[in-house]
Amino acid sequence: MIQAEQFEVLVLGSGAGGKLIAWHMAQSGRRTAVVERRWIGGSCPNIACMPTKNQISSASTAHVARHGARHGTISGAVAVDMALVRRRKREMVERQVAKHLRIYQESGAELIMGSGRFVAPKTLEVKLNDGGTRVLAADKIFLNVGTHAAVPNVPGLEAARPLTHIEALELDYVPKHLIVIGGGYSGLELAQAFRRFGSAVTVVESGPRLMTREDVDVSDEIRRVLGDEGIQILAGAQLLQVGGRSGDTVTLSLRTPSGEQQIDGSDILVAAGRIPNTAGIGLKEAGVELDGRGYVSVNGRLETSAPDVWAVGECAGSPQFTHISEDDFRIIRDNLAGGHRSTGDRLVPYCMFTDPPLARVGLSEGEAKRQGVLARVATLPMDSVLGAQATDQRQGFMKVVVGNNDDRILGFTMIGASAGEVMAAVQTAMLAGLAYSSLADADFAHPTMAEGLSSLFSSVPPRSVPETK
Ligand SMILES: Cc1cc2nc3c(=O)[nH]c(=O)nc-3n(C[C@H](O)[C@H](O)[C@H](O)COP(=O)(O)OP(=O)(O)OC[C@H]3O[C@@H](n4cnc5c(N)ncnc54)[C@H](O)[C@@H]3O)c2cc1C
Ligand SMILES: NC(=O)c1ccc[n+]([C@@H]2O[C@H](COP(=O)([O-])OP(=O)(O)OC[C@H]3O[C@@H](n4cnc5c(N)ncnc54)[C@H](O)[C@@H]3O)[C@@H](O)[C@H]2O)c1
Repeated sequence: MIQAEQFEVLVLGSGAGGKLIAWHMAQSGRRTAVVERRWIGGSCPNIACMPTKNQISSASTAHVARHGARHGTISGAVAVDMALVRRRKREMVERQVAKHLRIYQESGAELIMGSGRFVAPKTLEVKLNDGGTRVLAADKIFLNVGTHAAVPNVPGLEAARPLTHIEALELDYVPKHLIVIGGGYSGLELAQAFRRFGSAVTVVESGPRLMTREDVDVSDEIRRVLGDEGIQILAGAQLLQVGGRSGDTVTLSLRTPSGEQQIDGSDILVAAGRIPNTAGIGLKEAGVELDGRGYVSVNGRLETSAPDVWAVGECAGSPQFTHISEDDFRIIRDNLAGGHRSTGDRLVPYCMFTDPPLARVGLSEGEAKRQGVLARVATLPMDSVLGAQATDQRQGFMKVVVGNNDDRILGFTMIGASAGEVMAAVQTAMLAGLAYSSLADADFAHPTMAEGLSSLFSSVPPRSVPETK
């Protein structure tokens, strides 16, 4: 075997957490290398968060243009040129990649473009993208290899060559009828975007409802919003068979609560969850154990079963968001500096960028019930928020879960305009440990969406007294 080049820090995969670890370690004077097989900066800027939001904003422009007359702006017929949509997205991605390359250079971390595989504990063999092999060893190893889209094992589906988010973001045409498999975050964001570009869209969800992690009222409202835009939703639908080829014509056979049915379409997008990129990279040889679903087993400090090997982001089973992968970095950084941080101690906020968006932090009503937490719940329709009335963005609602034994805010959910930003205000209050009454009495600027928080928190019911026997 080739003599290993010795580093102090090696990062496999340049995702959100991994690149921050690399830059931090290199800036602290440690000899650091990052091995990345394709995406400089990882999924977020190349094929996930940022390009989807870029295309969602293009789709929103098409939507506004089409409905301009409602606002008093009369324009001609609206046409969408997907080649231009794609060009705008590609330019954004190019700017992100250039920025990443600049930071790599400034930090002193070496970026090695190639596929890495462990050949011994803390030793990686890298097949370089431009030919040749390097063997690298390090004192500390960080895994940040991410996940890829799962293609459900359904007869004919793989042969139909369905789109994943990666190909969907590269289309230069508007699909005539896009069938989206999966009613979760990726599926719904892209379903609405393509509907607004001009596709007929059907969402096929195997679970009983969309966004099954959310409360039923939340799922129902999302379904109503998307349904009003003409998206067909088939929930509780079991995909039995697929015929044809995506990009041409496809036929899907489904078992739905109302019986078996066939749907014909032009393109298929799979958005049915993720599979960790942990197979075939020698983790066994490295002494790194996986859990039953193929994610790297880690403790709350993100330490793996192998000494001096950590895992961050999606491959470590962390909630699948960029800001969480980044927070994984902070936990490791602080613990290496003598801290005692754990992944169990953090709030996990998220925002699905449909229009209106869905944002949540902390417990939902259902989660509180399932965990046996005695809680009070208040709900406020967006229709009664003056900012929403003024701008006629009246869909959705806010919902808060407050502890019954104390006045702590346990969770907040919102579907509505600026939901992500309003959630951040509640999240800040939760981080500060404020009682809900502080927000009820807060004087929010009028007419912002956040102004609704005072009405929402003012309607939290009084504590209930547990029945005595
Ligand atoms: C369509 C879509 C939209 C999303 N939108 C959002 C959003 O709006 N907000 C949000 O917070 N999250 C969003 N997410 C989730 C978010 O993209 C991820 O959680 C985030 O990018 C963190 O990923 P990560 O750090 O785990 O790894 P990644 O960023 O996926 O990085 C892993 C890297 O490892 C590389 N790699 C894998 N194996 C090897 C190997 N053997 N050798 C070398 N390199 C390797 C891969 O090429 C990749 O670049 C979205 C996801 C998808 C799919
Ligand atoms: N705005 C954001 O933050 C954002 C956007 C996109 C993705 N993400 C992250 O990426 C992750 C992956 O996204 P995703 O949408 O692929 O996964 P997901 O887990 O959010 O949703 C997948 C959906 O597909 C359904 N499904 C699974 N198999 C199916 C089948 N055979 N037929 C029909 N439906 C099926 C599941 O029931 C589920 O509802 C998300 O969980 C999220 O953490 C975040």
